[in-house]
Amino acid sequence: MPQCPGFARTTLVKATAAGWTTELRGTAAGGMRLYSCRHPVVVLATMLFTVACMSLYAAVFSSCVVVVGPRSAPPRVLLVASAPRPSRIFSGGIRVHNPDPDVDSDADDAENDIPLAASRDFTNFESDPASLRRLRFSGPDDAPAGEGIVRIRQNGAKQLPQALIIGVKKGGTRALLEFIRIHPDVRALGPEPHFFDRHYDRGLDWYR
Ligand SMILES: Nc1ncnc2c1ncn2[C@@H]1O[C@H](COP(=O)(O)OS(=O)(=O)O)[C@@H](OP(=O)(O)O)[C@H]1O
Repeated sequence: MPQCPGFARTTLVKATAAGWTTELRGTAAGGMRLYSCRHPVVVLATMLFTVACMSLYAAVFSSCVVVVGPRSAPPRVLLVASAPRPSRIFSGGIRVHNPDPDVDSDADDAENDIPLAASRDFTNFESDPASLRRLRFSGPDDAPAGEGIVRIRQNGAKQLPQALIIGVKKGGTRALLEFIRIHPDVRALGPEPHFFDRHYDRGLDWYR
């Protein structure tokens, strides 16, 4: 296997004490030849690339990610909290209330109501009375144990959530959701929809 150009007579960097070495193997530009590079810079770049890949993997598959953004803007990552170990992805949707009365009026069609869990009052938080008037209680059919269910009217158009909480089992996603839910302008699902891990085939129309 040929050495990388310019690195043929460079010092090898080996972590032999740990019983491993780091190599970068890739295709040359325009060709299919493999190179074995052990230049310190290449080794460092390889390690950084590996860490970046692992971080990306963790962010996607084994962490709790909150993505929040206004409706008109693409989602932004606000918080990434790693969890103990990857096991199960929990996904929950949060709809951020639009205070514009022209967009979200009380004349909404009841067919567009979505089930939502009642906010837990962790801190004696006094919700905005105007927001509370928007709530209409219904039965505790598919609510988690101990939670009341409210239905909050949506405007006519089905919407995707503006924020997602994704995390592994026992990653603390429920606690995070409950704290975010305290805000009167946040509408959050009660039961976990499991769209991405169980119901993805049903499509976005089901998810909305
Ligand atoms: N802030 C904070 N710090 C440390 N630990 C916390 C925190 N918030 C929640 N928790 C613990 O997270 C566990 C619940 O995680 P989840 O909500 O993801 O559970 S679940 O997988 O959806 O059932 C659950 O752990 P267990 O009590 O061991 O079950 C919670 O106690």
